[in-house]
Amino acid sequence: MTKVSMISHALTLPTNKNKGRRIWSGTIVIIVVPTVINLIVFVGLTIFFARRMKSYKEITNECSVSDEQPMLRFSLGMILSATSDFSPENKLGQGGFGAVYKGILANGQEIAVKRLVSGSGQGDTEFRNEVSLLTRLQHKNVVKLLGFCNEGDEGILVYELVPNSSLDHFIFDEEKRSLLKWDLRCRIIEGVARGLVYLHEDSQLKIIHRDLKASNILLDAEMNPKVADFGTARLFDTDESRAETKRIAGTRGYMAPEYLNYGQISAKSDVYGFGVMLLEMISGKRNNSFEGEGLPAFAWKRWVERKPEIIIDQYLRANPIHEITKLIQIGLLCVQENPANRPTMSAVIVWFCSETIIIPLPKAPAFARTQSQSENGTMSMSNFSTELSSR
Ligand SMILES: Nc1ncnc2c1ncn2[C@@H]1O[C@H](COP(=O)(O)OP(=O)(O)OP(=O)(O)O)[C@@H](O)[C@H]1O
Repeated sequence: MTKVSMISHALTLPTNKNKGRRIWSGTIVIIVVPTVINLIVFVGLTIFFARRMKSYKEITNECSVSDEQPMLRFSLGMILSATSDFSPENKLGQGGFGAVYKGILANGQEIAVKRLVSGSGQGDTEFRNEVSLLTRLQHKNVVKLLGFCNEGDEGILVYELVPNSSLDHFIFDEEKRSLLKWDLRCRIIEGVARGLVYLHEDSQLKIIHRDLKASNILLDAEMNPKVADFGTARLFDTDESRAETKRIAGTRGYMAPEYLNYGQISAKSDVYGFGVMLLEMISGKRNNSFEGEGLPAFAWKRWVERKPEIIIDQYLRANPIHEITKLIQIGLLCVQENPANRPTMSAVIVWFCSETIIIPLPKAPAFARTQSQSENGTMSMSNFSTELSSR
């Protein structure tokens, strides 16, 4: 054996000492190294996710998901910073339950913040009711609720910002109304109807709005309507179509007679409010500008006299009269006195969209008929009187 081969042999031949070292190094390789690597990976991932969570919180401006419900709770600090401390310049409007402010979150998202006044009558339960209802709703014609804040004495609802304000700012404004061409008015009316079909029939919850009116219809950048303000919305069971309510909430003039007089609420009371709004869209006039009788009664009289053109807004007169008359007819069907005679909102959509379907003739609306009159309005117009004069 050469010297070289002897050395190499000595290197390859395991001695007892070498054997022990190899077992140890094997153990280190098999057990310790992976454990250390796992530890490093674990610590690395923990740091990574902790950082991600922190930056997520920063992005969402410290919004946190409530334990009870899947909704976002906004801190008062971020509401103040979004609205520049509820600065008057950011005020969008004032409703019965409080002022609404425009705001911008740190991530650039525009919001509308409804700051509820204490003593508005909207207690804790109602507040949570509105929030929990709305956060579940998702429809292009329904305003999206993003979250809420109930820190300290504050009760705040945070909505998506709908940039073109509400329908009343257009339809009751002499100049802006001229911008609402016939096609656009039809699109708005149809969108509102679709939003209501969703609320009444298609959402997981069945919701009656209870305060439908032009100021509760918001318009987005493309003038698509979104039904807003569910402060008075309540859940109702499928078989509870005529639930008695403990508290009347709504706006006089848009409230169905059975709701106003007996507190009876149903989807048909929203249909009534929709009918009033539809007639306002055609006449360009507020319901309460018809002294003593209200728009439904006024429109009904003109309908029975076969002079529907008197109802029509001057800016619409160049449009096909049969199309406008059809919508007046639908409006009058919606404001009929007997809720059972009023259509559902899905029937309204069918009538809107069909050119051939035969639409029934309306019967007298609420507040337009004296006892001596027949429901179908066949008697002399001179007998019309007003039962509700304060609208
Ligand atoms: N999400 C929103 N985006 C943009 N503007 C809004 C939004 N919500 C409300 N507004 C504006 O704030 C105004 C006040 O709204 P609010 O719903 O509080 O009251 P209202 O409907 O006018 O009256 P009421 O409380 O009697 O129903 C609206 O007319 C509208 O112009």
